[in-house]
Amino acid sequence: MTLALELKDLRKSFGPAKIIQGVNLQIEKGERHAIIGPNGAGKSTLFNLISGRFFPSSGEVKLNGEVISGKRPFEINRMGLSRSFQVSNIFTNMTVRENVRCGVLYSMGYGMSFWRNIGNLKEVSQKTAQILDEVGLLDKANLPAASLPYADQRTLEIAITIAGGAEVILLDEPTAGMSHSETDRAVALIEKASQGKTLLIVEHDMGVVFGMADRISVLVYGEIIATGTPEEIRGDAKVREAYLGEDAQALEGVA
Ligand SMILES: Nc1ncnc2c1ncn2[C@@H]1O[C@H](COP(=O)(O)OP(=O)(O)OP(=O)(O)O)[C@@H](O)[C@H]1O
Repeated sequence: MTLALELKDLRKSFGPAKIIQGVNLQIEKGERHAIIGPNGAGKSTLFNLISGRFFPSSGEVKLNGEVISGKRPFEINRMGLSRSFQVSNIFTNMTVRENVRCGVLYSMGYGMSFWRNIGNLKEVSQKTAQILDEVGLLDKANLPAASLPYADQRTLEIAITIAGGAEVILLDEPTAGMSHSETDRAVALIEKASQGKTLLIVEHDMGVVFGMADRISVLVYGEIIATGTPEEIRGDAKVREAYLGEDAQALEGVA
């Protein structure tokens, strides 16, 4: 088994508040893994620990076998992990094309030095156009990103995350605030774009989670109470208990 990500006894406290309390998780290369859990369970904090935004209080995170905990977000990104945010992280004053182009340039090692190696720009333009086409934003490429409707801005955020070329992708609530049809489009995009890559996704929409994930982990009060296939998770008594109420119905409702 080749592991893309490994979390070992990961812990994070803010003052006296223990938010992540000893998380162990192994995610295989190419796996689509979803993290679910009630509000405030620590899902975003876990993402922040993996992507380097927060340093763990103890424990470690490994990316492709190498310890990344303690490294800065840009270093972790260079090592092949890219994440999207709950709140869109796009450059609103640039066009849609320029936004994706930034991700492509970054993935090709140009950083923000757009003026260097002009000879390779054709490759950059082609790759940018290919991604825009894949995500269905080619016809909006020249519009300012700020002018896009909300769902398209979220799609652009996903496109930029993918454009970075990382093999391990973390998506934080990619369909939040979307209608049914927008969610369906976003899921199709994520499935297409994450082919052959490792995907870790935090998502509240149980239809999305149970339809897309190979395995699911359930985080409650900073602890993983269950990890398994969608079938195993649906039948797990502890999970059903943690999801009493509305979300339990959602668990039942998913095919
Ligand atoms: N920087 C911080 N300082 C102090 N407390 C924090 C900080 N970040 C998060 N927390 C607390 O950690 C807990 C978990 O928050 P987190 O956002 O990780 O949960 P979540 O599972 O992502 O929730 P949601 O599903 O609502 O997005 C919350 O009680 C939150 O107030």
